[in-house]
Amino acid sequence: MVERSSGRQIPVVVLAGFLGSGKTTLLNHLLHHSGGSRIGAVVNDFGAIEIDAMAVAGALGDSTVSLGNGCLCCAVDGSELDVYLERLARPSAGIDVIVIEASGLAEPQELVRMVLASEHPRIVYGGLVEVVDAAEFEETRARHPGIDRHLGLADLVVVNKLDRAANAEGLLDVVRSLVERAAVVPATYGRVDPELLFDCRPAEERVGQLSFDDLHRHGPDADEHAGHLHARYDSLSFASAAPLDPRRLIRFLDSRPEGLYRIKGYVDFGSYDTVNRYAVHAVGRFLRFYPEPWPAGAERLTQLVLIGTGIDSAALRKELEEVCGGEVPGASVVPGAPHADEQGMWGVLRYVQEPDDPQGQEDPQGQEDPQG
Ligand SMILES: Nc1nc2c(ncn2[C@@H]2O[C@H](COP(=O)(O)OP(=O)(O)OP(=O)(O)O)[C@@H](O)[C@H]2O)c(=O)[nH]1
Repeated sequence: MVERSSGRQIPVVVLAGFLGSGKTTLLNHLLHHSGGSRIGAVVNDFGAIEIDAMAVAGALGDSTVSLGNGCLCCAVDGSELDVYLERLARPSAGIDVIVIEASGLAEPQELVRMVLASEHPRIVYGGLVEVVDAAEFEETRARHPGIDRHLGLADLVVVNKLDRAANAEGLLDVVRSLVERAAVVPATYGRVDPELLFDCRPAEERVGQLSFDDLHRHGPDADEHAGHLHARYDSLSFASAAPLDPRRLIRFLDSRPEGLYRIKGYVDFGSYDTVNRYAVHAVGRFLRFYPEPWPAGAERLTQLVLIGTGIDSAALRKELEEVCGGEVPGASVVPGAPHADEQGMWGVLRYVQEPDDPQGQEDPQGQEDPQG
């Protein structure tokens, strides 16, 4: 494990992987199992509302920085990243390792190049980790053959969501055939040994492994922005102070268009549940809600990011506006009082994991409808 010392260099690990593969889940796992190492995180969200940053900020306090709205690989130039890395690398921050969570549409080689180009004396490139969604991998690959190239660059490939994979061994073999030098590690809910990411090999050795030449060799056409994955995707950010109506939201989600691959964020159901907000995740046809108590003092807002290809953003926004339940924002409601429409939440609750299931073992085969 990395030892803290103000004189030593800080490895910067790039954590990449397609939309919804489990990068934030893995980062949160690392934060909670870092064995005393202090992790700084740079989170790059694709949408204008920084859902990923919100999901890790609680665990990190001031050692997370967020680079929202657009892929770091193009929208933010290297010097901006440098400023953030410098902030996290200052000795007073006491950080041992920095993890950059790339957006699900980033080109990993661009991020690696930016880290390698950093002239900060305390920063050293610490490797590329690619997260693969075992349940969606074959389909994603078919749509985006460039994913194979990303795996070819990786130092570590985490094949995540094995609980949802129909043929885990077969899939691991396919992934192994695609990587060049990486270790391939199966995982559920991103639960990997942090030692695999920090300091498994001396930092200098890692830099030597992935040279600028390598990056160019693997690049599709390094300057071709149009060739980047994210050039084909649109994102829509939606925020509402008016609570959402659960039945209408489920209707909206059930009829979501094919190209709308990823939805994430937090939903306020107003007087239907005054205690909890509902984190929502859709990845392909997979859908889950995760109720969690509203953080103290948090503004009661619904904040969603929708990412897809060939989506009609204006039409989706209009549909979402119609999902708002007509409740007056902030109207006083009796906490814990039953809602007049007691069955209203049933549709949502079908997509909530059972509370007594240990996280990571309970996903009912990742079905679109978890209860049949
Ligand atoms: N069944 C199952 N679900 C998982 C696993 N890992 C993550 N998830 C779920 O997959 C969804 C997406 O996970 P995230 O960690 O947000 O994925 P991400 O790669 O950060 O997503 P983007 O930033 O949008 O690209 C969430 O609902 C997670 O709870 C797993 O191993 N098994």
